[in-house]
Amino acid sequence: MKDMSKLRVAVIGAKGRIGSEAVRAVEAADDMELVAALGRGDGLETLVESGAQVAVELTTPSSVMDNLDFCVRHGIHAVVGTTGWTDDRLAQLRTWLAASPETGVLIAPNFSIGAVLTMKFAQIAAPYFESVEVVELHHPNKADAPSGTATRTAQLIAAAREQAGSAPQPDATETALDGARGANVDGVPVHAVRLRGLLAHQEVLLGGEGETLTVRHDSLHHSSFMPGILLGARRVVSTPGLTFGLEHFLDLG
Ligand SMILES: NC(=O)C1=CN([C@@H]2O[C@H](COP(=O)(O)OP(=O)(O)OC[C@H]3O[C@@H](n4cnc5c(N)ncnc54)[C@H](OP(=O)(O)O)[C@@H]3O)[C@@H](O)[C@H]2O)C=CC1
Ligand SMILES: O=C(O)C1=N[C@H](C(=O)O)C[C@H](O)C1
Repeated sequence: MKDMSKLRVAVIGAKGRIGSEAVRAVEAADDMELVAALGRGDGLETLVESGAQVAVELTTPSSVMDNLDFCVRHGIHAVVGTTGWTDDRLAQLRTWLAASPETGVLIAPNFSIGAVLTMKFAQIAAPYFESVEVVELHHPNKADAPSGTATRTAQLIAAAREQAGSAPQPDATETALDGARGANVDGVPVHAVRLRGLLAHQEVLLGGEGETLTVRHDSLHHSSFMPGILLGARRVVSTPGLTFGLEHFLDLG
């Protein structure tokens, strides 16, 4: 029998690397009840039948939109860690949410506090340096590159520099092998390393006349993402609409 005093949480992608950790974290949380744990092929109707209030979505970019379409249509709030967010996808999600105005969705490019702070520090520092590049390093089983975190970090850096009226970055490169200068995200080079032994790491390298600053974050275990997921589940139920970035639930702006 369900304990109605607890937040009823489902995990979609429950057998994956982060999904399986999220299942354990929800089960261990005193104020939550895990009411469903869905893997590939499991019917989404289970979310409704189980009375889930929040779905934690940790699957793949090819699955996430269908899952969110279902959740929003059924008034189930969602906490999303899955990557692959484009402007088109966000616009589609906003349209769905407009038709279900009491439902909340949090998309967090990264749930770890250190990664959120890395993005914030990079945003603050970026206008003070001529050059900024992002290097993300991940386990070799990761499907997407660059990471959602690195993409978001580069977008925030670019926006901060544009707002400050920063000049374009100096770069005299005339010839380069494909990929040698990384991916160009809003004018910020982003480099992706895939290496056995790593989990999720990021460096923001900033350079000015005679000095450099490096902001580095390391997630050493999937447990680093769990406090953010639990916080997201607690807050999303009273935050209708789309929230992009865990920083908004940490009052970091
Ligand atoms: N925001 C954050 O802080 C973090 C985000 N991530 C992101 O989370 C996502 C998952 O990462 P990770 O756990 O490493 O990947 P995995 O491949 O280990 O896990 C994904 C899981 O989702 C399952 N799945 C796929 N489609 C569906 C579906 N329609 N319904 C139910 N389950 C489904 C997969 O099943 P099958 O194996 O059968 O394909 C797999 O078990 C990635 O986008 C990753 O970048 C990861 C860590 C932190
Ligand atoms: O796939 C991963 O592992 C991770 N994915 C997210 C991303 O792409 O930013 C978050 C974290 O880097 C781990």
